[in-house]
Amino acid sequence: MADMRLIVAGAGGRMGRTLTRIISETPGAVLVGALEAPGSELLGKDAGVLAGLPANGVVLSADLWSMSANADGILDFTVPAATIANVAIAAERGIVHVIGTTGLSPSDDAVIRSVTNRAIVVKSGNMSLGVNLLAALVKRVAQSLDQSFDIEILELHHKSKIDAPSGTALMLGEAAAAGRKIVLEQHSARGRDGLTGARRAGDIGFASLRGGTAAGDHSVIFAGPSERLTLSHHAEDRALFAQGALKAALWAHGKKPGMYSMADVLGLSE
Ligand SMILES: NC(=O)C1=CN([C@@H]2O[C@H](COP(=O)(O)OP(=O)(O)OC[C@H]3O[C@@H](n4cnc5c(N)ncnc54)[C@H](OP(=O)(O)O)[C@@H]3O)[C@@H](O)[C@H]2O)C=CC1
Ligand SMILES: O=C(O)C1=N[C@H](C(=O)O)C[C@H](O)C1
Repeated sequence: MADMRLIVAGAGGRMGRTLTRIISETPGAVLVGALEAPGSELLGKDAGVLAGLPANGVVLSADLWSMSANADGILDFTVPAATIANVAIAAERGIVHVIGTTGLSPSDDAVIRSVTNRAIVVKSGNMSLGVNLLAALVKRVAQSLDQSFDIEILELHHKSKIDAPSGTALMLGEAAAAGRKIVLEQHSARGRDGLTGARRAGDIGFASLRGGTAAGDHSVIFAGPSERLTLSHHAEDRALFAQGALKAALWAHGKKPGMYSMADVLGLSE
């Protein structure tokens, strides 16, 4: 089978550069396009060189329509507005769209869902095996413990991260809510500050820390009357996410249009 031809969106970013390197190390995948924001000073630069590799001849461009004419998939770790613009083009081309971008709003999610009759989308707030297993465990524990256990989710990320809570924290919150059979939006406590009053029973709380170069730490704390259970994941290197994204793209190649999750890719779906 021919190599899967991939575009990296946000090729000048932290994840974009990592993806370029991981693609170069992965049999069965080849980089054919590198997308950057219109007006970026990186346009015209070589994606390999930006990733710390020898030049690979793929230069950064802002024209996804042209570069996707001969591509099978796009790995998208950018910003919500860019991802939403990319969704329409990926759907028009009928190619795989792996979406790692976080901070998407409910209306962004609705746009993505609206094209999944034509697009093959794999979307997850976290592409690692460990976090996806953690989500399954969180759901199971939330099912087993009653409301006398308060659920709090704590995340720590590098100082350049622009969205909070992290996509992973929200994904873990959804898993806890599913375990409790509640709707997260109706039972979510975010951004406590000042005279907040006592904790509302049944809420799922979120707290975000930012600093240094942390690739991503997440803990789900089940705080009960006289004991606490904490389930945690620590990412040591963002290559972990890039490897997961590439695995998702290779898995999705040739699948029917639809919306898939990392749990589907990893065989963890119920
Ligand atoms: N799901 C997962 O497993 C993971 C998800 N993420 C998520 O991925 C996203 C990116 O993270 P990270 O790489 O750290 O962030 P960066 O800011 O380092 O990279 C984002 C890149 O996207 C570029 N960009 C902005 N607008 C466009 C556009 N219109 N077209 C193409 N490129 C554009 C930015 O360019 P410029 O700087 O010029 O604006 C930048 O180079 C975040 O949402 C993060 O939360 C990160 C790791 C793992
Ligand atoms: O921005 C990051 O770096 C990360 N973002 C994702 C998130 O928002 O959860 C995944 C990972 O934690 C790293």
